[in-house]
Amino acid sequence: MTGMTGMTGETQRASRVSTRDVTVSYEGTEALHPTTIDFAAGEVTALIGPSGCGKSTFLRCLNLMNREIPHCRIGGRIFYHGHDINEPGVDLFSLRSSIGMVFQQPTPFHKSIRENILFAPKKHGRVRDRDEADELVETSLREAALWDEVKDKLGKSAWALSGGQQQRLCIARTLAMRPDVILFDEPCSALDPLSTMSVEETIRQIAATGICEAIVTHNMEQATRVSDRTAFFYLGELIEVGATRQIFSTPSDRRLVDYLTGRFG
Ligand SMILES: Nc1ncnc2c1ncn2[C@@H]1O[C@H](COP(=O)(O)OP(=O)(O)OP(=O)(O)O)[C@@H](O)[C@H]1O
Repeated sequence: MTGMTGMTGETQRASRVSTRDVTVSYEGTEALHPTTIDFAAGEVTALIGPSGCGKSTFLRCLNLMNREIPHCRIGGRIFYHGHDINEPGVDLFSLRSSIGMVFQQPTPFHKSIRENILFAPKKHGRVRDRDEADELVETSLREAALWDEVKDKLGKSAWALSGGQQQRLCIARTLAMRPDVILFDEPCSALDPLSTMSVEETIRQIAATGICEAIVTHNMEQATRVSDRTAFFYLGELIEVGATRQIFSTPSDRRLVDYLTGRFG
């Protein structure tokens, strides 16, 4: 990747993504205070905390999505494979194919299921012929646990799928770019419980392949079901991070205890 500063140091080498004192300001007001955290391969990290605490703001830093927002400034260092991506000259097109993102509302294109999967790989020149395209479509849909449901209607509109299927299609579309990090911003908040369950299972299966994942969620049960690690944010500050089991069974910080016991939400 172009224009990235190399970084030595054990933690950065072991982590797929690391942040060091990352801050985000909107129009000069700091919404995210210095945040330092590591994300490892094959792990799911849940980002939790009350509304407006900066979870999505932080998540969007990890593939520099905030750069699209006018008057938004990202400070600090964000290491991806040990290279600082938070500097000018980084190729965002290429970065976002390696660090994919899945949003709250399923956002399939108004195209067929097959074309949804192939859209970005074609744009990046990664599909050479029909056989490669067929294989990529099948593999991506299988990895997102959607193949069996759609294999006989790949030419049909993605908009004809259920909400849960659309979200898994969006995950498949992301996987088609062969990312090694996927960011999920409340991916189940628009889904019913059964669809939620299948998306959660998909997230776990993806982690088992070695992909590093981070998920913003308001749903505490979801955090305990899908994540290995949990990070708690409050008023723009990362308060506590640790193994999910430990965070939910023996939280240290009083604000986290109050949040988990429903004193505020
Ligand atoms: N585009 C923006 N312009 C200005 N301020 C913003 C913008 N996006 C977020 N903020 C502010 O940054 C702070 C953190 O917001 P953010 O959406 O990251 O929180 P959150 O924890 O994800 O909230 P929620 O759970 O409600 O989605 C809030 O004060 C919010 O108003």
